[in-house]
Amino acid sequence: MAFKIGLLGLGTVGTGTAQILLDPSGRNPLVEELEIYRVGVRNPEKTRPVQLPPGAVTSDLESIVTDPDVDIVVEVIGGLEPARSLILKAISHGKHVVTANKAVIARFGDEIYDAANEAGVYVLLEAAVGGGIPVIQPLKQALGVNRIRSVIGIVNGTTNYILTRMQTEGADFADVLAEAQKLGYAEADPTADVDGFDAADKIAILASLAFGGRIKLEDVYREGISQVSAADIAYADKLGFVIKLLAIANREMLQDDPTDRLRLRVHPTLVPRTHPLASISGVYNAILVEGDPIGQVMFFGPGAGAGPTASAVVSDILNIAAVLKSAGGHRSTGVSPVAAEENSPSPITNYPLPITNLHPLLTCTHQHYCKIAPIEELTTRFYARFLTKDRPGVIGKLGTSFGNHGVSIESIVQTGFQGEFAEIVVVTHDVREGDFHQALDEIRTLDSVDSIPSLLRVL
Ligand SMILES: NC(=O)C1=CN([C@@H]2O[C@H](COP(=O)(O)OP(=O)(O)OC[C@H]3O[C@@H](n4cnc5c(N)ncnc54)[C@H](OP(=O)(O)O)[C@@H]3O)[C@@H](O)[C@H]2O)C=CC1
Ligand SMILES: N[C@@H](CC=O)C(=O)O
Ligand code: NA
Repeated sequence: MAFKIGLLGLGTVGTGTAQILLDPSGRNPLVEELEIYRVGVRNPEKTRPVQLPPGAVTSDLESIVTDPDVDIVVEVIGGLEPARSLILKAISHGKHVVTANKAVIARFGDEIYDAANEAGVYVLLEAAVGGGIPVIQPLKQALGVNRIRSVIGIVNGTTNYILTRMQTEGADFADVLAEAQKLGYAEADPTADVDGFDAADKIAILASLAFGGRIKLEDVYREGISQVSAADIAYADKLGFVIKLLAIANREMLQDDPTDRLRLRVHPTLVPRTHPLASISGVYNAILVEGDPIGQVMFFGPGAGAGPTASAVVSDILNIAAVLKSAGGHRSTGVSPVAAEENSPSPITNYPLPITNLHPLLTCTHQHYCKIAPIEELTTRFYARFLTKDRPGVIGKLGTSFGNHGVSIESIVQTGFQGEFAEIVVVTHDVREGDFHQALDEIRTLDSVDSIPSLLRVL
C-alpha cells in the first residue's frame, strides 16, 4: 500500500523532503511506502537537484490538492496565499496535510483546524517550529500530562546566526544576513526573521500547544533585532550576558490576578552567560520548557536549513501514514462525497477516506482563546544605554528619576564616550514595564540627557 504525496513547493525544504523520500534506504521501512506522486512549483522549467517521476512537476497546484489519488499534501511553498487556500482545498478534498508554514498556521490555524477536524483529516506541522527539532510532537504527546509554566525559546535560526556572528567575529549585520539567505535559512522576505515576526508566529504556535488554547497573533508582543548594536553586544559581554532573540510564553498565576493570563513576547534579551540558552549559537535553536511535574526540559538542534527541516516534514508524513496503515484501508471504492456534491461528470470512485476518530494526540481540538496580559504589566529586568552631556551629577539625576518611579538599579556605569556625549549603561532589578517607561519619559525631559539608543530586557 503506497501513500501518494502531493508536494507543494520544491525550494529549500521541498527539495530536502524529496531527497529523503527518494532515498529510503536505512530509514524507517515505512518511508519506502511514501511515493512522491505530484510536485507543484511556480516555475516547472527550472532545473532541479532531484530527479522526479516524469510528468510529476506542474505549476497547477490546485490540480494536486484536488487530485483524488493524492493521500497527503505537503505544503512547503510558504507565504499566506495561495498556501492558505490550497491547504483548505486539500482538506475539503479529504487530504491529510503536512506543513512547515508557521505564518499561515499562526494566522489561520483556527480556520484550518476547524476544517480539518470536520473533514476528519490531520494537519501536522513539526517543521514549522524549531526546524528539525522535535518539539511540536513532544508538547502534544510526551509532555502532555504536565502543567506547563513556561516556554522560552531561541526559535529563529537566521537571527541567532546573525547575532552569533556579530558577537564572535564583530561581523556586519547586512553581510551575515546575506549569508543566511544564501544558506536557505531566511524567509522569502527576511524582515520576517529580522523584525521578529517569524519568532512571534512560532511562539504563538508553541503557546497554543503548551497552554491548550488558541492564540491571537496580535496579542504577541514583538520586537526584532535591528536595534541591537555592536556596542550593546560588547557591553552585554562585559556585564556577563549574551544577546539572544528570545520568544517567551509563560503563565503567571499571581495572587491578585485570578484571570490566569499568559504573557507572550518576542524581543532581543540579555541572557546571563550561565543560562542554558546562552550557549545556543549559529543556526541552532533551543526551546526550554518548564512544567509540573517534569521541571525543566530543553530541546536543541538545527532550527533551519533543508535537511533538518525536511527531517521534521517527513516525520509528520510518516506519522500520518502509520496511523492510516494501522487503521486498515484508507481509501474508498465508493463515490467521493466531494465529487457527488460538485456534480462531477466523472464521479471519483477511489478517494481518501475521512477518519471518523482522529487520534487525539495528533489533532488540535481546543476552541477557546487564551487571555493575554499586556506588556506594560510584565515584570522584568532592563538594560538601558544613555547618551548624556558630560556633566557632574548626571548619574545622580538618572538615579533620582528611576527612584521616583520605583525602579531599583542593579548597576550603573559610565562606559566611555560617543563623540561629545558620555555613555552610561544601566541594569535594573525586576521592575514593572509600565513603571520603567514612566521613568524613561521623565529622564527624556532632563536637559543633560541626549538620547536613549538602546533598551533591552534582561532574562
Ligand atoms: N528554509 C528553512 O530553513 C525553513 C523553512 N520553513 C518554512 O518552509 C516553507 C518553505 O520554505 P523554503 O523551502 O525555504 O522556501 P523556498 O522559497 O526555498 O521555496 C518555495 C517553493 O515553493 C514554490 N512556490 C512558492 N510560491 C508558489 C506559488 N505561488 N505557486 C507555486 N509554487 C510556489 C517555489 O517554486 P519555484 O521553485 O518554481 O520558485 C519553490 O519551489 C516556508 O513556509 C518556510 O517558512 C520552515 C522551517 C525552516
Ligand atoms: N527563517 C526561519 C526558518 C525556519 O523556520 C529561521 O531562520 O528560523
Ligand atoms: Na520542529
